[in-house]
Amino acid sequence: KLYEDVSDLPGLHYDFVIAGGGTAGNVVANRLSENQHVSVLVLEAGPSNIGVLESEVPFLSTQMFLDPTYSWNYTTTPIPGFNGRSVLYNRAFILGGCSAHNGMVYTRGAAADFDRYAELSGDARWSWNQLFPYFLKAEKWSPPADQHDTRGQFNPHVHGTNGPISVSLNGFALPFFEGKIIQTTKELPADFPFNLDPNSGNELGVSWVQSTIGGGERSTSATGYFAPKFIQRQNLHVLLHAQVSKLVNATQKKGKPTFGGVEFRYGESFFVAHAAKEIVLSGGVIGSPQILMNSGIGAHSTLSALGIPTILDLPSVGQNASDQPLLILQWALNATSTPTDIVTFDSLRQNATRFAEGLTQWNASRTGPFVDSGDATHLGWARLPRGSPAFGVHADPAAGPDAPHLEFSFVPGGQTPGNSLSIFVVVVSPVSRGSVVINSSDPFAPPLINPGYFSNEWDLLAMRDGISLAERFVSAPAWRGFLGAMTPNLANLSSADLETTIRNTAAPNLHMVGTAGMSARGARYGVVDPDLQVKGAVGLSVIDASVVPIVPAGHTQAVTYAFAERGSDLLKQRWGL
Ligand SMILES: Cc1cc2nc3c(=O)[nH]c(=O)nc-3n(C[C@H](O)[C@H](O)[C@H](O)COP(=O)(O)OP(=O)(O)OC[C@H]3O[C@@H](n4cnc5c(N)ncnc54)[C@H](O)[C@@H]3O)c2cc1C
Repeated sequence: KLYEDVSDLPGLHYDFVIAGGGTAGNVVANRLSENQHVSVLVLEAGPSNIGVLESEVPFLSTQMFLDPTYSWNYTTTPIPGFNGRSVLYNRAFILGGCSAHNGMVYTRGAAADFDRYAELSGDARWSWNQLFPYFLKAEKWSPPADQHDTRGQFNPHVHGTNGPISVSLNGFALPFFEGKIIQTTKELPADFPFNLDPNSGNELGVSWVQSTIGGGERSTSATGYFAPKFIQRQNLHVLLHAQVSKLVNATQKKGKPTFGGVEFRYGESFFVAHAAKEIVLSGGVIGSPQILMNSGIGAHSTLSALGIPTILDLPSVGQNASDQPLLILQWALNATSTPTDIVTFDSLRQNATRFAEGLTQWNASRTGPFVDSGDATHLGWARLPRGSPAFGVHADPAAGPDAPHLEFSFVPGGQTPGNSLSIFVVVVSPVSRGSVVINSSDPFAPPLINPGYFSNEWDLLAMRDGISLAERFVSAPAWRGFLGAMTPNLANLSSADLETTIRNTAAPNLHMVGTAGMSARGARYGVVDPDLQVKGAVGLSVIDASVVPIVPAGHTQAVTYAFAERGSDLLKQRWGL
């Protein structure tokens, strides 16, 4: 049941208390409460997702993630690799977490990413083959909103059909634009081969985009894992507007710290929720390390400087933040929309009447252009050229020889008047690392977020290669005669000026992981063991994107769902449920 008011909550004693009702937290709450003898409380700081139109309508996703009402409104520290710029670092403040405001792109990463997690953690159960069933468990492959023939656009054998999260291909056709992308794969097959399905473990090539959308609506951990048939469970309670400050009532069990309660603020008052079995932190890459540090779990030097007594000296808490830098390249498109072939989504975004018509159509029938995010129609994944200067400054950071270094999102639309093609170039296998560290004893003060972009030269050199590859893509005959001015205009820039442009215009890809990273049992670094329990503590787990040790060569929500599904099974096994 969903509770808006703490005074309606029947009590504060549960078997499991989950801090954060986001992408991962709701999975864990659902799976644990499958057993009716187990009681579960979720504490979510944000409001309900129900009736939030910006979240439901895929095309409004940009509005949604820029809406300060549903955001923690974090800003990074000045990032040296971004020429000292501080930038917005979005994290969702709503039930469903980032799954309720993200770009909905559904990618799993390369098989080698997971085999590397297995190696790092010393636990083969995190390998691609063994995690694969959990991707399927979370997923419900669904027809696109326009019911078009999807043969040749994905591989049904690598998708799940019974999970709570809908995944589908785009449901509004852009024949001109999509045709040119596919034509490019035929004209430049060496660099950009067509790949039937990038979620098979082999991402390389260009594929049709898959998104967490079903029936024309965004699918989230809240709409899926807390669908009416689940949220009505008597043993599942979700309290909204409840911000966790820290873990309290620390005692020792078998010589290790354990916590009797989770302190949270509701309005101006503080409460403590008690977990008889286990506390699970699912506050995400910023929230989870923050709660750990507030509770005295972190680097002793950081904690003591803030006057927080150290309960567990774990220097890796908040470190090892791994995220991808993004650069947007844009070209004007010399093509005009017809009533049956809209060239790009610009014609909707730049025309209030057509925009309103699109929303009306979505409201009436869940069809039309608003059923898609309005971002990529296709994604491309590539490796750097073998002779890239990047390999001169650092060993190949990709997880394996078939794992990509770069992602290209081919987006029908841009930021300037008229139709545009945008290519989002992303370095998906960065070497750079950053951190999320508290700098106040006030548990609600925003932490210092430093994603560390371009702190290693490799990432910058990779971005240069990415730009060259994007320029190669649009050099295909398919685009001849259709392309106008490029923004930013990189033509004839000196090497130094190109570097300045990259540093001045790159942005966060918002795929941070690793701030409560998993490592092998007994390792001298890391925050959680391969069973996702906090090292050196008893009765405390972290289950969310922060435990993923290195950012996968992909987007992170599918990985978060799979880790949360597997994490739920680990909890069930531990407690014999
Ligand atoms: C704008 C944006 C776009 C993105 N686009 C994509 C995309 O297209 N595809 C993709 O795969 N990935 C995308 N991502 C990344 C992906 O969504 C995240 O990696 C993933 O959803 C993280 O899940 P999580 O469970 O770790 O954290 P979250 O989903 O952030 O959940 C954390 C939850 O905990 C709550 N919380 C935090 N602190 C506290 C506290 N102290 N007390 C109580 N509650 C708390 C938060 O409000 C939130 O609900 C995007 C991310 C963003 C921000």
